[in-house]
Amino acid sequence: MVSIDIPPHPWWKPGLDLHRGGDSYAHLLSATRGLLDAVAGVDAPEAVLAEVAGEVSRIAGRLNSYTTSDESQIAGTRMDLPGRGHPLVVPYRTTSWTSVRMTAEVTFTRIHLGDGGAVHGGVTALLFDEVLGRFANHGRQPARTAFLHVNYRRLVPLDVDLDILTKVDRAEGRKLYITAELSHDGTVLADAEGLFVAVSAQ
Ligand SMILES: CCCCCCCCCCCCCCCC(=O)SCCNC(=O)CCNC(=O)[C@H](O)C(C)(C)COP(=O)(O)OP(=O)(O)OC[C@H]1O[C@@H](n2cnc3c(N)ncnc32)[C@H](O)[C@@H]1OP(=O)(O)O
Repeated sequence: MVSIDIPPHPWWKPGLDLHRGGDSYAHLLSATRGLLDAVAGVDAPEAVLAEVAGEVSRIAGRLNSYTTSDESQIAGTRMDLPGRGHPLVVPYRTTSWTSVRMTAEVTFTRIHLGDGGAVHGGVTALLFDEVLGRFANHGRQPARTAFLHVNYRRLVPLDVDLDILTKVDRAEGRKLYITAELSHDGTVLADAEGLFVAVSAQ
């Protein structure tokens, strides 16, 4: 159960049903992430790859007939699902949230592998931009990332539950400085500082 003391509905989609797609979308997302992991790790005979490619293309074509505008797509708006329910976003799970502090958990999988058995550095940066940006945009004015500084302290492992701690460091007018740490068993693997500048709602 997520402990939350700010309005759970983000400013940018007032009135939007945040559970569109129901459990079926959650299953589709989970299956899609599973497919990406499978593709990232595969070494199969060409005939098998060709057959699967045909099946995946057929499935994509079926979904493409339901493509909608970015205003009404489900991806990115399912706050109840890991990674806001977006297939590109790293599937972190928020565990607590106040106006100044947010905690979350994340488990990287095969699709996130860079080299040497560790998570790709760009994926770590994506996670930080997402987590800091989401935190910066909920219960506050809309804000965009002006800069994101990431320190890679240790290799980040796959298939291990990791902790994320995000905090507001300071606010200066429209500028909000937010920090985050990614850790395992109390050891910081990477940390980040981001500047988010408040802008007018579009
Ligand atoms: C609209 C919101 C969408 C959100 C959607 C819904 C969110 C739902 C959850 C989403 C979770 C994922 C969220 C991901 C968040 C992104 O990834 S956002 C995408 C990546 N970022 C961008 O594309 C931003 C592109 N840049 C810009 O739009 C503009 O440069 C900015 C950042 C808004 C600033 O422009 P501006 O408003 O004209 O500000 P400006 O007057 O130039 O500067 C204001 C102050 O900031 C300082 N500043 C500006 N840039 C910098 C910098 N790089 N370094 C240092 N200081 C700087 C200035 O020096 C100035 O300081 P003061 O003089 O006031 O002391």
